[in-house]
Amino acid sequence: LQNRSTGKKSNTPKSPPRFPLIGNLHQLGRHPHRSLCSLSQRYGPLMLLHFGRVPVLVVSSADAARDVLKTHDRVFASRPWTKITEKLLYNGRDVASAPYGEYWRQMKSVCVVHLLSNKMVRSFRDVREEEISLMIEKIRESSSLPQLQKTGNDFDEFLEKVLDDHVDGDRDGTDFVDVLLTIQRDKSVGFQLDRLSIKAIILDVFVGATDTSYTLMEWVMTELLRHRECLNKLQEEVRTICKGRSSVLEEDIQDMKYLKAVIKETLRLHPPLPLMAPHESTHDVRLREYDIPAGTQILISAWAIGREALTWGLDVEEFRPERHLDSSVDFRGQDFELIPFGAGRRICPAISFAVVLNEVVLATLVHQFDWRLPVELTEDQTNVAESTGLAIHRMFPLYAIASSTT
Ligand code: HEM
Repeated sequence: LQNRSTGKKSNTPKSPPRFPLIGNLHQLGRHPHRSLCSLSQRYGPLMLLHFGRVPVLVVSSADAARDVLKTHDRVFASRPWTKITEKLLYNGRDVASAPYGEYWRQMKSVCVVHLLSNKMVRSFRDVREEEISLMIEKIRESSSLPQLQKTGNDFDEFLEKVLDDHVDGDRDGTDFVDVLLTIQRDKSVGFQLDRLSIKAIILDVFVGATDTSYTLMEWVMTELLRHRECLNKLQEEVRTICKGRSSVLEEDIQDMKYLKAVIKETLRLHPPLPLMAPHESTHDVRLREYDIPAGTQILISAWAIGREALTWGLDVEEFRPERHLDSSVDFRGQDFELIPFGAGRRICPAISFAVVLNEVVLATLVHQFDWRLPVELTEDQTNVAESTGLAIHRMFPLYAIASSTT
């Protein structure tokens, strides 16, 4: 590789040997976050791979992530263009896959200011409470055979119907779609928000909110059922704070220190998006001593960073929520040791929304029910094999028995 402006030989990060045409693709295996973490132990926290002909920079330490997402954030803030962006994500009209630039900035501000600000998160409390009580009813009804299911949909048809229902329907209350339609009608953001952009944002919210939160809850419950002492401690905290009441209130949560630690520890060990979403560099840049050309894809491994022994100690693989009780390290993008939501310009705009939702759901689940594994599966409880894909679920769904305490 030659530096285009100086003509000198470029200094690139270390790379594992690669094949012609496929590059390093054969080294990804079924679980790329694991394979890349092992490779990075050999080739370093900034490692250059090739997926076919595309150069891919893999970032596997908190320090290197800080260099990418803070020092050079602007250069690395774009997204690669893929067939998925084109065919499924309305040609990059959603926030998550839009290339860095004015359109992305406008859409992200709609999310941050109008949909997911602290004020909006608070205002959706009624919707959350209603959904949580529906969930509890469902678990209660099916407590003899609990099962988590996922459904597939023809998204565009579905989103068209959602929009029509919101335009024509006679509904109570305000939700995300109403907020977007109001912005469209009032032109209150200073630019035109068309139907396609609205559908693209709803799609982001829908995918962003369901898959990640469901994954997080599944891993939290898995770890708690594998570590009964943590489940007991959590249940004691929640039941003491909500003493005498049949439900958990959102204001109870701020006193639930152990609950927060349990969620943090799960996000450390099982970030729902272990390699986040790929970034792409828009300019040539010097990153540490390396020359990184424009058009390089960047994979930042929240998974490897959560397992750095230098930060987390020798028991990195252990689920131990207590490690967070006296620590100020948080996941809001300031501490690069824990970045399950990313950091910098592309950070997840829904951290507050996701955290409140998951905290209340978890507190309610352990407040209302006692949990155990079915006898025949008790032996199998250590089977925490992971699925493949961008979001990493359990390969085998979690079956757990809930017994109501009320
Ligand atoms: C536990 C829950 C969640 C986790 C762990 C999570 C994690 C992430 C991560 C790692 C990214 C990519 C950051 C980057 O590329 O640097 C991201 C982006 C994003 N997330 Fe989340 N997320 C969660 C929940 C949500 C929810 C509930 C929503 C919507 C309501 C949402 C909407 C988005 C959007 C729109 C982006 C794209 C931001 C951009 O490209 O500028 N996420 N999220």
